[in-house]
Amino acid sequence: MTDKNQKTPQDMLEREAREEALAPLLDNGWRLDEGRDALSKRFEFKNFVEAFGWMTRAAIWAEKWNHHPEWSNVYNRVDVTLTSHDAGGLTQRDVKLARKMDALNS
Ligand SMILES: C[C@H](O)[C@H](O)[C@H]1CNC2=NC(N)=NC(=O)C2=N1
Repeated sequence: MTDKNQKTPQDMLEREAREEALAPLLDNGWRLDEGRDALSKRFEFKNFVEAFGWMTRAAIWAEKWNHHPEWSNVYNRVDVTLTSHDAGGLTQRDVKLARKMDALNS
C-alpha cells in the first residue's frame, strides 16, 4: 500500500483493517509478495481435473465480482496472485476473493 496521499479506490484497506483482514489469510497459506502489494498462494490438488475444476468455480466468482486473479496452472498446481490493479495494491476485493478461493477448496 502506498503512503503517498494519492487518490485511491475507496476499498483500499487502512492499516488496522488491513492487518485484521490479512492475519487469517496469512495463517492459511497466503503470503504477502515481496516487491508489490499482493497476496499469493499455491493451491495443490489431486490432479489436473481437480485443479481445473476449482479454477472454473473461482473464475465464476471472479467474473461475478469483476475482480480477476493473476494465476497459472501446471497439472495439479495453481499459483495465484491477488492484487487490485486499479489501486496498485491490496483492497477488500482481494481479501474477498482470497476467502472465496479458500472456501471453494475446503
Ligand atoms: C474494466 C474492469 O472493471 C477492470 O479492468 C477490472 C477487471 N478486473 C480487475 N481485477 C483486478 N485484480 N484488478 C482490477 O483493477 C480489475 N479491474
